[in-house]
Amino acid sequence: FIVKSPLSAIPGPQATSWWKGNFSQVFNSVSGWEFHRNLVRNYGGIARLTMLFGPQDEQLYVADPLALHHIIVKDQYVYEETAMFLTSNHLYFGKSLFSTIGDEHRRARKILNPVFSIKHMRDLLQIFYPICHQLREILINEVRGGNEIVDVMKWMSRAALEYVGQGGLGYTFNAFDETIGNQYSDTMKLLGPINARLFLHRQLLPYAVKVGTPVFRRKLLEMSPFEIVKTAMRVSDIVTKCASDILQEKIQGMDEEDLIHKPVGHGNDIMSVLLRANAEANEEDRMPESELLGHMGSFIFAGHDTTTSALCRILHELAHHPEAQSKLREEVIASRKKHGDMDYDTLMGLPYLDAVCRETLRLFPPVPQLNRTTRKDVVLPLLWPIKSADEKTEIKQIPIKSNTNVIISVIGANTNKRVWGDDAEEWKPERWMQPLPESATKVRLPGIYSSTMTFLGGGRACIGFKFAEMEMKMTLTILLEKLVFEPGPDIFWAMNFISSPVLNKPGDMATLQLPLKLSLVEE
Ligand code: HEM
Repeated sequence: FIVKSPLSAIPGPQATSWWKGNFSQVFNSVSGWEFHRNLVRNYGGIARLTMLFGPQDEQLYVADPLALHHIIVKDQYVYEETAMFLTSNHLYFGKSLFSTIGDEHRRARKILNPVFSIKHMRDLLQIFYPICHQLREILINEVRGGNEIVDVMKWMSRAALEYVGQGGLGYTFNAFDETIGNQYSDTMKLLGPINARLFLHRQLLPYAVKVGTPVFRRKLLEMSPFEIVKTAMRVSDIVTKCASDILQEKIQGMDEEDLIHKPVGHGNDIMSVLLRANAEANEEDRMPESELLGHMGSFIFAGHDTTTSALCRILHELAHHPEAQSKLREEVIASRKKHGDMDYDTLMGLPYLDAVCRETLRLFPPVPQLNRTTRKDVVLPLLWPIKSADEKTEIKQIPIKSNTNVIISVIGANTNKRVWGDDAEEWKPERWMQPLPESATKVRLPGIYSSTMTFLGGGRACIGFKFAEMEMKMTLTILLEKLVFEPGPDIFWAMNFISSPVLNKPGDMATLQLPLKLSLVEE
């Protein structure tokens, strides 16, 4: 059932397994970083990989800027999300941005894009500030209570959940209160690890969902001998039920006579704005309740671990670069002395804060790679031509068959020396305080954020990137004003679908932690 693709002319690394090809190297959470870096170092912008079932499943690994432009912008409806991605997200959340393609996806973005506009981000500021002040109080109390080493990830994760809960849904998970459990957030946390454990099984999902009726499939799953499959099913049930309860509460909170004008709660969270926009939308664009539920689940899923990972990375880098941390603190303190809690434009206008965020998100993108499948035959042009595997011909464009998988190398594009210069693999916020090298301005990667691929680009670019940027910048200003971060015990960054810090041994997902040494800023 996998179409053979004629990519053999494209050079690529040797497969390490006859049936898994390069699969275990590409998705290895420990050695993956080096494998990906070497792909770009050794093959430039494009390489051929063999994946499941060996040479039959050839895939393209892409970091070439023109090729990326074609994949995510020009021919984005040819290079769509993989069937596995769409099907598993549909099973978890129902209809959402993560489970639709083509016109259906475009129609949803038409309503959702304005909901994430800068105007609404400004309104979110008032919801966000109390959250990061509460976070700071907790961390200060940890230090005052004698805890020198604090698991920063635990608290960043809780804060990220509150930002996306309160800012996204107008709902609190009470994430800072360790005595209160929350079934929704506890269950959502299981999704990432379950997906990782079911990675191989999920390849078969698109075929499995075509077997029999939904009732029959459900019975089959219930009878599965694998506990992880039953857990996935339970997770899906709970996510749907919890999202439905929250939505019902919101809708009941609205004056049912006047859906358009009456705000829900503050009325500023993304879901309230969406409910109003949906009520105002043309009938053919309007989303049914089931779809609103799908979007709710996917916002939480997409906005929680990603920003947790980004915030942890920034604090980790700052802990290891004390001079950069002091410079940033000086900028923050000067601005907070003048403005107190900054408004949106002041916050976005802090130059060194902006440089630190850009540089960390460039060098350490929380989502290091993404997958796509071609929906018809297509030709992929290259900015940087390559030599064929037999070195006889120069290849400027690659004919690709329908149903070929393509890996978008976010990490490869973001750290390519040909774009960013010889110091591309170093963390240097200063690069953003001066003009970028000519190579970077000339080439311009097609990403929406700082010409990097971190939040992707085109019609499926991250819809929440302004939300995430504001959340990160605000958290950093509030924390750095009062707290100093220094390195703690060694950790390892696991290259999962979303990269995460691991304490004990690489690959041990049970100890996701970022222990840092915290102290108070001397007045
Ligand atoms: C640092 C934080 C974040 C990073 C690095 C990030 C990155 C990304 C990337 C790479 C994609 C493309 C996925 C794909 O094409 O398969 C994406 C999509 C998406 N993101 Fe984010 N994201 C972040 C934060 C957020 C937040 C805070 C939200 C919501 C509040 C969010 C909501 C979404 C949604 C709904 C999509 C699907 C868009 C679509 O398919 O049209 N993200 N994000």
